Amino acid sequence: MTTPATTIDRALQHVYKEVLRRNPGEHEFHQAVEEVLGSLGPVVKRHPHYLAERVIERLCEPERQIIFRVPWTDDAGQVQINRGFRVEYSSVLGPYKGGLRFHPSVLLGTVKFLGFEQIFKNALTGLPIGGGKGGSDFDPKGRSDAEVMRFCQSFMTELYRHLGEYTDVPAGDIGVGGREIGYLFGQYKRITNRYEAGVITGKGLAWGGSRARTEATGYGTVYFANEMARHVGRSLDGQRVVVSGSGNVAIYAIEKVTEFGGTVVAASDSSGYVVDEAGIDLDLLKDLKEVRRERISRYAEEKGGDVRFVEGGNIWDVPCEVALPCATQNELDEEAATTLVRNGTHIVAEGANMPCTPGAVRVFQEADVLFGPGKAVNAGGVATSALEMQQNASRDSWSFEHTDERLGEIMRNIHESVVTTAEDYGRPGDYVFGANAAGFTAVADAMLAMGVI
Ligand SMILES: NC(=O)C1=CN([C@@H]2O[C@H](COP(=O)(O)OP(=O)(O)OC[C@H]3O[C@@H](n4cnc5c(N)ncnc54)[C@H](O)[C@@H]3O)[C@@H](O)[C@H]2O)C=CC1
Ligand SMILES: O=C(O)CCC(=O)C(=O)O
Repeated sequence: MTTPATTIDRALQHVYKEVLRRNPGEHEFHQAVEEVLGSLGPVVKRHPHYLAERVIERLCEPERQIIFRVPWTDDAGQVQINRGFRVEYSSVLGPYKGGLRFHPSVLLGTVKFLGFEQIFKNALTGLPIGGGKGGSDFDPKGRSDAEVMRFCQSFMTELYRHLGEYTDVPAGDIGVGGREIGYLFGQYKRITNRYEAGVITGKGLAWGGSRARTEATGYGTVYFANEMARHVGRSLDGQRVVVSGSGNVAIYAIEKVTEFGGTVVAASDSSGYVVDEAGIDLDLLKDLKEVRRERISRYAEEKGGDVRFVEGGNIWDVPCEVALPCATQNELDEEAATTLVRNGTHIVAEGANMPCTPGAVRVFQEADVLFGPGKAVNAGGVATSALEMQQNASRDSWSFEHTDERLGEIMRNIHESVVTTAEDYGRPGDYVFGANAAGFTAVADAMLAMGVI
């Protein structure tokens, strides 16, 4: 007997209302949950036991949420207090896995939205990793290395007791790169007296890191976008591309687009964007952002000529055929999406987590723009973290070529799984539905197999 659609819709609406009631004010978390629930109607119709066993409600509640005080001393000798978070969301497919974000905007709801997304993303990789996320409202911008180190040491002094290579394995995200991972791992090692390399990923190559992890999210984003193009008989070669952000994901997305023959004409940071019609000069951008930690306006100052910096403004005003939002959540709204559609954009692939608002996604889908959601598109980063864990477990170190090849294969497999799931449900080309349905089904089946947990 099948469950009528209206009963299912009502049940899903009830789940969502409960999420709103139990998590007041956590708007980003609400948004992420609503987006996934919006795809689950047909899945539940086909598998009514997911409703009966209350799998969806269970998934809307993290397994564990940790909030802690992070006191540290700044260079002036003043005591500073930040708040630390780790949301251990789901461990049915493997140890909790997901990055740490250090940014002043981080609240519990931010970490919950990221952790929720991470469950399904990690499931899509097909690798044995559960979902989690963490972070702090600490702002590394303008802080000395010594201050960042003291903060990281204090953060890890509390968090270490929850971590372990079989328990919970953090990595980087906004504001957390190689420098922070080094300080965090150093403190973990010091407290535990164990060289447990697999407890954190994104490590330096000399101390247990994986080749291609730095590049993986950006490269993976472009591998996925390339598959989207190929699927409709197109290619990235010769395309005019805009990439927002200029951090880890953006930089390596720009690098790979260029290798595929596209031209990235604009990049941004939170102060504004630059337009360089000749194509973003990656050596300069890497030096500015990875070494000198400068604002993006310096790019225009140092390049000169026709390169322009637009303070504030909206990078999505720059016409492009392919748009890769790689900065932060809700950076591309309905109005920006309408501008992109008007300017002839035909592929949008989310390198960041949830960068497009629901209104923007609707605009793209109604205009038949190919739209790839972050949980599929940017999964290459966490997938390569899982490859780093494999190398740590086997005391091995793979070549760049081998790791990059595995990354490419994983991204092609995710694309295939998303596309075939969407087709199987009669929704060809709907990447949002395909990613949610495929990711959810993998997690839900594992939960059911393990009983009421
Ligand atoms: N690093 C990773 O492996 C992964 C990162 N992501 C997501 O990718 C996005 C970017 O992360 P990362 O590159 O790692 O961080 P990052 O800290 O290296 O770079 C973030 C970039 O976004 C810019 N940015 C932040 N807020 C902005 C705003 N309001 N407007 C314009 N630009 C803004 C920053 O200036 C910076 O250039 C985030 O959504 C993150 O969750 C997703 C998967 C994996
Ligand atoms: O590499 C990881 O474990 C986490 C990456 C991440 O935070 C993400 O996929 O959003």
